Amino acid sequence: MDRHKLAVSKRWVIKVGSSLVTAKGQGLDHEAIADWCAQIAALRRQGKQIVLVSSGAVAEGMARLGFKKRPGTLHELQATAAVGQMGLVRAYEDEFKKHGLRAAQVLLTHEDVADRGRYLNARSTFNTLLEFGVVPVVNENDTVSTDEIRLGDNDTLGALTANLIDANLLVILTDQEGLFDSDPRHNPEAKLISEAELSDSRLAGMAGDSKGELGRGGMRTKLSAAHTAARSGAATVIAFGRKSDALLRIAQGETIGSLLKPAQGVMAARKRWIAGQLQLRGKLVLDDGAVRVLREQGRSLLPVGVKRVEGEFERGDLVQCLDAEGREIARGLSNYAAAEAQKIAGARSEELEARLGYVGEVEIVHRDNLVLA
Ligand SMILES: Nc1ncnc2c1ncn2[C@@H]1O[C@H](COP(=O)(O)OP(=O)(O)O)[C@@H](O)[C@H]1O
Ligand SMILES: N[C@@H](CCC(=O)OP(=O)(O)O)C(=O)O
Repeated sequence: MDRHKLAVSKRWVIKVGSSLVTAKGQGLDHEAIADWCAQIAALRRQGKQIVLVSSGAVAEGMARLGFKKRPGTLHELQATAAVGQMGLVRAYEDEFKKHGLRAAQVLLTHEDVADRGRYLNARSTFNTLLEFGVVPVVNENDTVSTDEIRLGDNDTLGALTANLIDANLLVILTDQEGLFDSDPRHNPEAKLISEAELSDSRLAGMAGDSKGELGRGGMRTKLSAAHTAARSGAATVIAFGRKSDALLRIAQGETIGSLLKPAQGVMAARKRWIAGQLQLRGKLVLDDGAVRVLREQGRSLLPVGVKRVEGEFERGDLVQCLDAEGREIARGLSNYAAAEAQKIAGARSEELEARLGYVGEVEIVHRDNLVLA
């Protein structure tokens, strides 16, 4: 996948970070928002379908409520985001309107992508909005996202949205020219990586988690977002959002920012959904034979290969499959609740009925519901 191919690709998710969308803690930078909306309108005229993921609710809420510092408690943050989200969508609606475009507000929580029914529902809504020619403006539903289920940073949300709509490209606009070989905030000699394969293991060591005053994730979550986007085959460009015509230049195939290219094959939609889950409920420790057949033959996990069961989980919950040294081999949806899994761990298929007292499924995790690490 090269820059020119991406330039002409049809579906893009564009993420605008907290560090950009706000004018130095004084609420929203309306000029910058006007500029991105004008560029997005031009991209729409080129026939592209765009979903915009924008941060800024907390920052705008702080300005509206007169707070000098980011609130410390979760409920204060949630309330602040609720106030600020009004200003955020209003700013986008006003700007898109000037170009004859309609915008739509989409607020998502982790549960919306974790629950299969809600995930499919969100997907259809996005597709319908795009068919209507509307620009969806997405943010995390901060008001209802408690700490344990928060996505937290919008890089992750952007990547999951890219998976959801099968985007070709995820553009992450931020306050740096792209991914550098070390954090440019601390190292003035840092060099921009203008192109890399995501399979390159050196990348992880480059991205630090230091961030701007308002940013949540730093470069580390952007890199991890690029990996997530790659599951559905999307490439990621990380670029400086204040560079003039940044989006239009990407659409002309210009070399700006960092292009991170997916190396792996495209994961089936159902597996992508499994891999996007955040909440692991339990662990299955496998014997060496099971590790081998999972890895090398892509087979289902049978009870006979499970040595130990840990955690409290229900049928259908996400569990981690580990080798004897505790390394993750795969994760998948369990056909059995923890208590039943305990009963059948190590059992051969013909012993299952006697152990369970009923005829259960032969696989503890079926290969369609299993994603290798
Ligand atoms: N290798 C790196 N290259 C570029 N930026 C990096 C790197 N490592 C850490 N960073 C930091 O990541 C910050 C951007 O992340 P963040 O503040 O979360 O922005 P946003 O609000 O746009 O998501 C940069 O300002 C920079 O200090
Ligand atoms: N949902 C939050 C944004 C979370 C956040 O700051 O993300 P990021 O832009 O990735 O640093 C808000 O609108 O304030």
